[in-house]
Amino acid sequence: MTQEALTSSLLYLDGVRVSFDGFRALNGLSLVVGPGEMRAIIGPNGAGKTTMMDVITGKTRPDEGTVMFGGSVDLTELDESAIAELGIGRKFQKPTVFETHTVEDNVRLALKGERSPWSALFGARNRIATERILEVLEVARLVEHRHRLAADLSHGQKQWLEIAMLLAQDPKLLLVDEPVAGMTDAETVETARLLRRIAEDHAVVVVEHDMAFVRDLDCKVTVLHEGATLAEGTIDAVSADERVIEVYLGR
Ligand SMILES: Nc1ncnc2c1ncn2[C@@H]1O[C@H](COP(=O)(O)OP(=O)(O)OP(=O)(O)O)[C@@H](O)[C@H]1O
Repeated sequence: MTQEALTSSLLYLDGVRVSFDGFRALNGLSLVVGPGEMRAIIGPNGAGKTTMMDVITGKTRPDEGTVMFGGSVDLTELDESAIAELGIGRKFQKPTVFETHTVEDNVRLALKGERSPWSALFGARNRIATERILEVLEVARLVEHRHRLAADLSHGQKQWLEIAMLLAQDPKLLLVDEPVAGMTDAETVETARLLRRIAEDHAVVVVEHDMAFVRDLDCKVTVLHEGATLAEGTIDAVSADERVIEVYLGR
């Protein structure tokens, strides 16, 4: 890839290889995501999607390849907490909210995290923090649920709460792993709306198997297969690609 592709990128992976006991989970993966872009990542089981997220967040070190953030920060030299502090937030598949706390307090706890630029505002300027909490709950359509215990939310609402918690920290890049697994159709539609809204002012990378949902995200799609990019383009273009049909979509 070119120097220009690197300098204009928010996230830049090139030639990334990861092996587990001789098995190549990532085999020369290249991926470029621009600032503020939303990207969907699809591909069959074992294609390397989770491993890719692990490499970006510093959980897994690549054996080879380039992983850059903001055009100049080498993510392979940083640990997980340093990468989170740079503004890379990750939403795992299962919701991990604090069940015994209210919805509002969950977001408050996320704001209090070390990484949050808002943490310094606590105490003296609590009001600003409260405004910020309401703002992200508004985006997640959870304002009217803010006094409920997180334990009492539906599965979909818990997922949205966790996304709101990440959003509170205002990440530059949000990585979201299979957000609609286990959701109702209505919740799935609502999740696409939420992510499109977030992508108005954040870069978002979404790994997902649900093709109707991916279509609804209305963004560029990257298809992974055997640890590398197989195809990239609009949902219509990749859905019509013979190789994608062969390995993923089926005939
Ligand atoms: N820690 C590990 N040790 C050994 N093998 C691993 C490890 N992590 C992943 N793998 C293997 O690497 C391959 C890629 O896995 P990965 O989880 O990244 O795929 P995926 O695209 O996320 O799949 P899925 O859609 O099932 O989540 C798989 O064959 C998996 O078994």
